[in-house]
Amino acid sequence: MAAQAQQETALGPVHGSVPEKSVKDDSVREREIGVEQQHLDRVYRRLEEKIHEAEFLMNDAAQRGQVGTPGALAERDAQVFRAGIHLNRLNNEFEDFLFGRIDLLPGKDGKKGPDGAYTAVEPAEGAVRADETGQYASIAETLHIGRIGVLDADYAPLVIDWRAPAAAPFYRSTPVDPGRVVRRRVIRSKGRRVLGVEDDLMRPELKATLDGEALPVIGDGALMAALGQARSHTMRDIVASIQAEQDLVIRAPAASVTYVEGGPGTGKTAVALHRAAYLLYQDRRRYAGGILIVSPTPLLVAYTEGVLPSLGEEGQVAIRAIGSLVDDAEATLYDSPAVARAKGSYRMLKVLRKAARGALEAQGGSRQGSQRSGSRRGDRGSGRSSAGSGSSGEQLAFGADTPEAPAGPPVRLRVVAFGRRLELEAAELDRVKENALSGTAPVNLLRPRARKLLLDALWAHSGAGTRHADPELAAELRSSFDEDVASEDSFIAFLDAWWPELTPRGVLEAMADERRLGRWARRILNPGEVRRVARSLKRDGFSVHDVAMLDELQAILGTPARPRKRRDLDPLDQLTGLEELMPVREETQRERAERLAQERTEYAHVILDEAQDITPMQWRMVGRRGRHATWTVVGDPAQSSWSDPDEAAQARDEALGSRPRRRFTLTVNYRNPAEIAELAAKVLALAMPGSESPSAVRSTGVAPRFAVVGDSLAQTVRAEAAHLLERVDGTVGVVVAMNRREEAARWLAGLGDRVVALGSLEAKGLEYDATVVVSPAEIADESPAGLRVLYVALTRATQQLTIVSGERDEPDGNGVPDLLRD
Ligand SMILES: Nc1ncnc2c1ncn2[C@@H]1O[C@H](COP(=O)(O)OP(=O)(O)OP(=O)(O)O)[C@@H](O)[C@H]1O
Repeated sequence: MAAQAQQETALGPVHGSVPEKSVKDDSVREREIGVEQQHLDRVYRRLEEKIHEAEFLMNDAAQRGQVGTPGALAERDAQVFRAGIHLNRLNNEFEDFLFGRIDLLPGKDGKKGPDGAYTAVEPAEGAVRADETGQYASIAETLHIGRIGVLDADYAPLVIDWRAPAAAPFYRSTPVDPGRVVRRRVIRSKGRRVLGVEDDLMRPELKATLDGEALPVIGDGALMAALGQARSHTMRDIVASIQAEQDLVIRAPAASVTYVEGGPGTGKTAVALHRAAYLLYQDRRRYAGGILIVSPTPLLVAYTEGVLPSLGEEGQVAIRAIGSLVDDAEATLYDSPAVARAKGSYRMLKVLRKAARGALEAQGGSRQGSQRSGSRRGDRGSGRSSAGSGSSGEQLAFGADTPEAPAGPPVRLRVVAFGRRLELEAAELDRVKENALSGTAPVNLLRPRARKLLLDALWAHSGAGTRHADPELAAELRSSFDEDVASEDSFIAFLDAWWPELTPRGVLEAMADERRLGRWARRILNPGEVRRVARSLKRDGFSVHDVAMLDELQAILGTPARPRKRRDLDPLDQLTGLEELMPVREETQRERAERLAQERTEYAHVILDEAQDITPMQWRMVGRRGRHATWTVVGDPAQSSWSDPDEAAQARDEALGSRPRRRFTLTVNYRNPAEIAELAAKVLALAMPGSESPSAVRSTGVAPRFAVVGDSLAQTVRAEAAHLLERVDGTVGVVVAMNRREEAARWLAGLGDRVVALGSLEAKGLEYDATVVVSPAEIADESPAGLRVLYVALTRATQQLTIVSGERDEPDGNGVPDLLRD
């Protein structure tokens, strides 16, 4: 395992061994730090010059703005935009933005790329000379790598952007396949000060010289230093230590679907985030259409959302939890496994299609959304309530003639036309409705058809159709009949009540009625499922599965076109017409980017993290946002909490269509030490016999600890968490079965904010310095996918793991629970 990892982890040897030839002399280290300090000073001087340039541009642009001609205004906008971006980035990048260096042999060809660096990846013939004492070479080019590229005044590269092609060898080169790289250096800096350097030698056999002097090698490798650091509540970028197999994914061409699999801790999430930054760098124009990153939980969104800004990317990328993809419908509730299974599966699609049509009957008499307001704020696209004219309260007068009648659609339509009272009774109204619903358009878009059919029926009742033999006169009479009736208040109010514009929320509320749901789900869900789903829909709030149902309903119902609201205008601008030229004058570039991201419903690229958990209904929801997109799909089947992987695979294939897929597998676990990975592998063998665990890149020598519940579960867990807090500098996560989340938070009260309690499903994607996993048996028994969920729980720690077992876990004399024994 170690040997394999040694080859694959390009940035350093595994298990903390010291690279051959590493220099131990502190004076050489200080000298090398000084060399990098000089370079950083040069870079800062250049950056300051550029900031002055940007400020000058801004001032100049502001002055041009005063001229006021349309051309000057447009030019000003463009200049402010460019200078604003420039300044913003420069200010942001000042922290720790120079992090790498490579020393290269001369290349095969002498061409320079746009960043001023030579493009050759392979060494030139004769770059390495040999005699009887060994191999020799001189360094021909040194490149510094950072978060952004900086050229000096003569367009020579001072820093290469980490995403530029010239930077790729920094990540790709390995001792097995070094290319032109002789030495790779990771530079640690803070602000303007270089703090340290760590070198890896890619050609240890070579005696290389730089400017006539031997090339020194400093330190123990950068990867180990990065992995050993304490964890906080936010993820760090890995830009200084991306590994070769990860770099292949990050820089994969975005032509179609990039499919990435890998076990826990292999860097899938980190890679996905760096890929977003890479794609934007590589083709900003194409990705102006936005990149959507879908994460499984809000906790993971909060954990990861600092990474992109640290890479200099904001605005174009939206990171959303799967339960927050529908505006104003944030998921806050969890469904039981049985309810989740029913709501997430394809079967629910059939139920929703029936409900959307059936809900017309159910909702005719009640204002939609009125029963479960509270946390359910206005639904996008709901537009009007059931009776936009404000007469919905009267609608019963069209039918049962009594305001106390039970809610339902009006059962009678009365209008006066050509001086006659015309009436349609319930049976006829039902026929008209059925006829209208036989159209294939979304229900809300069938309303004009229903209106037309109602007018046809009333026209037939009026008998006026026989009044004129002349077709032209007959047509004229009919059109004046339609106009008269359709403008009558009673007709308008009737139509609003009888064929209200349905909202996704309204339909979901209608489904909370068990009898109705039973009708719509006949032969699709079993009675137990109907009861449980209906009950779950009565709660105040949404689950992640409800959100996917809302999104599906929005597609099934359709949104009728309505006039676009004009943004609030400055009255003066309206007078001068300047509004046309400066529509977003008061918005900063960032606000503008955020607003555009908010308004976006489709994206140019979709990155789906933890894809193994996406249900068929969720695949449909995400798929709608990336119909024309390229995709990066990241997941690990062994960590799937969804019980029917085949159905999910079908949904995935439908969402991704026939786009070609490029597959990558990540094989090295950077999170867990070998001691924890070995224990987790036992559960993997039970959950998915035959599948392979990723190899752990390091070992700590600390074995997992097994504790058995003493007087009370609460006391034992609290004591174990406190014990771990003393042993690690960073965070401690206590993972319990979902139904224990609230009590677990109480057990830990007062222990401080380094420790958190999590339900098993919430732990997905997160990591802590140490974890306490409470009752493996409880977690495994929670759902049909429980063993895989337990596997997730066991793989969250970067340093130490404690397992607490109760009776149900059947611990042996050493406290090892049944599920974790050999
Ligand atoms: N090249 C690297 N250099 C430094 N740290 C790395 C590297 N690759 C991954 N890591 C670290 O390893 C940890 C695991 O990464 P990440 O969360 O992206 O893995 P994952 O594959 O998404 O895991 P899971 O499937 O369990 O959610 C993180 O702390 C990440 O920063």
